[in-house]
Amino acid sequence: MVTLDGLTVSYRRHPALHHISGHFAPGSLTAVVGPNGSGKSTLLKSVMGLLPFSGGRVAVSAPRARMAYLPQLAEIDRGFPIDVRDCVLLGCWPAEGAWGGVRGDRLARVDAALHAVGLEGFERRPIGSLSSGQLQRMLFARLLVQDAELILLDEPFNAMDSKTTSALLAMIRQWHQRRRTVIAVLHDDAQVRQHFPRTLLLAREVVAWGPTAQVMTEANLARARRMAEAWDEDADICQVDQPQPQLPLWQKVAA
Ligand SMILES: Nc1ncnc2c1ncn2[C@@H]1O[C@H](COP(=O)(O)OP(=O)(O)OP(=O)(O)O)[C@@H](O)[C@H]1O
Repeated sequence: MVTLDGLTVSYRRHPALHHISGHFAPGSLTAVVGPNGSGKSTLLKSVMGLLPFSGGRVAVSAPRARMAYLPQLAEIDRGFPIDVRDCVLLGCWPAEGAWGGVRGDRLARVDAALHAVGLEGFERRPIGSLSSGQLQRMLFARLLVQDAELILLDEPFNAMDSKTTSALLAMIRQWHQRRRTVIAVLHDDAQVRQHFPRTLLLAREVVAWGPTAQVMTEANLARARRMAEAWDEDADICQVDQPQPQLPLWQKVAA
């Protein structure tokens, strides 16, 4: 579904991700973990094609319209004047286009999704009036409507209470059962061990990537911490080892 081949991404030529290679298989459910600043959000943004690479490439076998990305809540503009129903309706756009009109079947899908996340009665509420947990539920409803093949989630349970977390975890399980590919950035080791069969442990480079039990060992976690602590933000600017050919920012492989 997603193949990373020597992916290197830098901010002002300091690498946030360094020579990342590996594969997220179709239908896999993977947690991306690592210390603060280890490149997890940068990885998701790179897969979505939101950042230029300084080396390597990302190949995605899903069409752009079948990819969904949930950024961290802090990156969402809650002041945007839109109500809950219209915001969830936006989930229809990637696949069906903006000019398809608001048909009854689309509204029925939106209402079903709001029901699934426990937000009936919130349809006409401005998104700025929602609590963080309600906003996250609404964003999951939008993902439900979008019905993407590849779903990227950046800290989806951050600041959520246990009831909301359980509800959202159940939705992720359903996506996994339906063979969607899910990649989620997480900080809760216990949650990762319990719910995510595969894990990518990052410290700007790959520390370990594979079945969760083999990746989340004390030795690997300690190594990731050491690598993060040893990182020098003022180190010399990175030269990507091999000169890279000019590669497209976004490269798709036929589905
Ligand atoms: N827009 C930016 N400009 C400059 N540096 C950035 C930018 N975004 C991220 N970085 C740096 O890149 C590194 C990786 O950041 P990233 O947000 O990907 O890490 P993360 O693992 O998601 O962190 P966290 O767990 O704290 O959310 C950090 O050192 C960060 O300061």
